Amino acid sequence: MNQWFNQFYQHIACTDLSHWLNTLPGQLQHWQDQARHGDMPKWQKVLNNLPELTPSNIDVRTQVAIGQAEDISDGERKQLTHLLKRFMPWRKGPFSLFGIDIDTEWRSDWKWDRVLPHISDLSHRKVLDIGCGSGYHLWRMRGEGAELVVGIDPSDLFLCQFQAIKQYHPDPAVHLLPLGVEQLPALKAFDTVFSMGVLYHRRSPIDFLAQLRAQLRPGGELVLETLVVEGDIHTVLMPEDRYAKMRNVWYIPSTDALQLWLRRVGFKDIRVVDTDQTSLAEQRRTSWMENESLADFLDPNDVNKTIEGYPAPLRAVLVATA
Ligand SMILES: Nc1ncnc2c1ncn2[C@@H]1O[C@H](C[S@+](CC[C@H]([NH3+])C(=O)[O-])CC(=O)[O-])[C@@H](O)[C@H]1O
Repeated sequence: MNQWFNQFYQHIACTDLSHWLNTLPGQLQHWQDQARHGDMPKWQKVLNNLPELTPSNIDVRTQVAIGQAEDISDGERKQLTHLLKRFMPWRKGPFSLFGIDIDTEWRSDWKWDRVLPHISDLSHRKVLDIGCGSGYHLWRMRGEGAELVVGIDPSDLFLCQFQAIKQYHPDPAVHLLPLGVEQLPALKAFDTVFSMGVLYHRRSPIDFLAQLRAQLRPGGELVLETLVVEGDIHTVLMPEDRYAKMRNVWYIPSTDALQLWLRRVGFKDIRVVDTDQTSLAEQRRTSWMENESLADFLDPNDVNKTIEGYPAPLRAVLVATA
């Protein structure tokens, strides 16, 4: 684990992110100390056992595909498939690794297709993805030419899934750090900050938006994706308890209310560039994620309602300038 992070420290040492080194090594050391007690030692062994294989080709621009089926033997395919399955449930993807299709719960590529046409060209930009999951979008951001891609996500399993992919494509410009957004100092250095699928999990959404802004250089771009509801500037849904069986959902604003929140924390040039109701084809149970999925979270008699009777998941993408 040390080598994952040391590579990152070296990468940022001579950049305008160098002041992050005042807090980051201590936080990651603390994470490592905690991780000794959970599932991490078991997953670390799986990572260590991944076979050494060399991909003949890599595509992170149109998909995340590393290597082809012909690069490896049948025995290696069986071994790799078996080890990758140890990291189930695979939620965000899909990934293709030496012809093994990791068919994840989410078609994160569809989200990317909705976002990409509306954002500034990522070439030569430093980008941060807050709540990046397994890092699927990190690879696609790099595929668009970003100079440095940093993801943060507090889930140890997602970190391991990311490292499994990175083992076969050790791009030194793509990093995932096991941090929560609340652990970030005001870095004020990223050209683009993404946060997709996180706002509704935050108890203090206004503070969250201010934290996102604090990571951007002046004039930098925020790309925010979150659940929204139909309604006017005064409409915000707070579920009584669960929303689509999720326990940790707090605020689901209308796009008008969300734009007001963004204005209040100082964002400018705010645009709603996409809204889309999540389909049963985009989020579903697969052989790589065998738990309940969207079909189980919706009213069996009305797919426009959650099982609790709230409006079914509608997601918006907003772009704004710091
Ligand atoms: N405090 C926190 N700080 C940062 N991340 C957090 C925090 N708490 C939870 N997360 C992370 O936020 C991600 C949300 S999922 C979106 C993934 C991707 N962006 C996607 O758009 O597909 C959507 C969903 O689960 O509803 C998870 O990976 C959490 O671990």
